[in-house]
Amino acid sequence: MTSVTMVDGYVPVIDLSSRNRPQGRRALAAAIGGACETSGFFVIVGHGVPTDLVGRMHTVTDAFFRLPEDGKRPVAHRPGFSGFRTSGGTTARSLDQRTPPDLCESFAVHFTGELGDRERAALGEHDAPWKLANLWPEVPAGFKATWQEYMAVLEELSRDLLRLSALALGLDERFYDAKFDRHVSSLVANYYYPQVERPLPGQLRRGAHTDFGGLTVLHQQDDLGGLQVLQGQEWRDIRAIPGSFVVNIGDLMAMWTGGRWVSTMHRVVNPEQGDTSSRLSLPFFYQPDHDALVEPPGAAAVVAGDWMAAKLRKLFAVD
Ligand SMILES: O=C(O)CCC(=O)C(=O)O
Ligand SMILES: [Fe+2]
Repeated sequence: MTSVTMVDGYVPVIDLSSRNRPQGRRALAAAIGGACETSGFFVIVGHGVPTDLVGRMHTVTDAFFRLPEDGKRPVAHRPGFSGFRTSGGTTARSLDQRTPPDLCESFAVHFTGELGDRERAALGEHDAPWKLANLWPEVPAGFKATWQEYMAVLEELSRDLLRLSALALGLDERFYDAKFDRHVSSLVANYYYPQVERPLPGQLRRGAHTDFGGLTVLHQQDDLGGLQVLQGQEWRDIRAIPGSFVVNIGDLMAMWTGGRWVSTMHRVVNPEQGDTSSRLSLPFFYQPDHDALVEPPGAAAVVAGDWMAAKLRKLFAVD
């Protein structure tokens, strides 16, 4: 058997470089299945995403967040549009908890955000983020082209990760293809700005939450820790291995497997007091078609868009 798991454990490191060989795919599916039954988290290397593209993504995105406030205002989130937010609210809100806002700015675009107004309006009856139009900053130059190049590469990688997931679950390898052929995925940048003031009690860079959708493929800035995943009662660091991505499944995917796979709580903790470094992370949220029917074994079917919209309403609820 081809060896694909480089580091075993709660969050294993899996080398995807054999993903184009049949024997390699079977071994990879087994490794992914094992991780998703245990923590729902794994780290990937050997994924084929060009290092240079990831570097350019970080450069343009970091430059955007470092603009003065009025430089970011033209793309500020407003009715009908996604874009820049000074705080994504409190992630913990999605769990019905009330804590101070996350110490984070964000910028988001959706795959569907490039469609025409009428096509977007037809994406279900919900007031949901995939119905918003994208806004793109003009500064720094090359921002939109770089993001679009990255989105296309991450889309291909995520599709393949779901094919390996289907194999792991004993399904036809293409089972999820038809459920994601008009996917409503988003690419988000989280900018955890320098902490010059002491956070309030209970205030984190990103509060504890589970991701709600299909699959998350996250790039975190090298060498800067902060991301933690819950194991039992203990928070475990997920260190940023250079050149790696962190992959985890969301609640919808866990439900889809009838609970065989798990969606696990994670958070981003504050740096030590006096450490004023910023941190950038780029989660790609791979989400099914808004009208995909999710039929968990032994449970009632749900429409993916209904389910995701309900969760998002909580996340962005205003007091
Ligand atoms: O910044 C990170 O490392 C994690 C962010 C996260 O969990 C999210 O955006 O859902
Ligand atoms: Fe998350």
